[in-house]
Amino acid sequence: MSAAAPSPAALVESAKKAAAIQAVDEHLLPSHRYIGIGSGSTVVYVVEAIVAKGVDFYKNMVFIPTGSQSKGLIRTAGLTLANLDERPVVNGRPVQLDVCFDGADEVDAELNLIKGGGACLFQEKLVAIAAKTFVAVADYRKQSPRLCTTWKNIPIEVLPLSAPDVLLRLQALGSPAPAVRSGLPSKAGECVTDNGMWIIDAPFPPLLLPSDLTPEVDGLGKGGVWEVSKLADELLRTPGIVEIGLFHGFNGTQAVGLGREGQAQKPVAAYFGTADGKVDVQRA
Ligand SMILES: O=C[C@H](O)[C@H](O)[C@H](O)COP(=O)(O)O
Repeated sequence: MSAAAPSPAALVESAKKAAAIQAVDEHLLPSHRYIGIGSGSTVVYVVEAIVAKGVDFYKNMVFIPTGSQSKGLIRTAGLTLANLDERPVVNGRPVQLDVCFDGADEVDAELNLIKGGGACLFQEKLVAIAAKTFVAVADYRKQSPRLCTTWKNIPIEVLPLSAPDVLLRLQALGSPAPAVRSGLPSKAGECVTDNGMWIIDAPFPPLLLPSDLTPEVDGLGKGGVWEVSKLADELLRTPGIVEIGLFHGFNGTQAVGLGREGQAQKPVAAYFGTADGKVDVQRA
């Protein structure tokens, strides 16, 4: 009798694990000192892959969390933990992290990301931009030509008392049915983030890239059709919005050329575990 085929859920888990192992192998060097650890189910395998390298490999490394789940992961694994604001300051600036690994809900053709499906995005963005190299780790379900194709909503972190007005503003920007995320089934009432905020999930039609724009299609929100960075800028201009789950713009390597170190939200590469056990790497 032949062995039963793995379930779809098991295939997804092994895809995440394979992606994590390869991402860590290719981006974590023994000389690295400060490492960002993101949130979600895929970074669990990132931490596993780091631990598997052995204590001699990671004993001098300090791991920076992106929220309470991430903090727990680092602690439970026996890795050295420090908060983002505890990095040493050298020549007047906090040291950059060497690398940050994080998951994603959707990744487009230019490595823009949607994040926040698990209500973590604000600290994730702070840790990602503090890193010289940001690496996304995911499974095959997350790769899309354009954001909001498979993952239809943009998670937006808001000050709770601003929620009614932010919802109205989102509708005016073309989001058909934005909604405050519920904490159910595990928590009655709204989902509260690690920062004491709420999440609004705002659906939008697929987000365009600059190369999609034409004189007729300007990506400025007509009919709710936006280009990624134009929508991100507009959202961040809305009082009450604390941070958005769009990670866009440029990556760490490009940031150096632009003189904008410490502001890069895009990964240099996304690792997607595939259903047949391989890893597809999308590089900038
Ligand atoms: O809010 C959660 C974070 O942005 C996660 O990194 C993202 O949702 C991906 O999570 P997972 O690895 O569980 O798919």
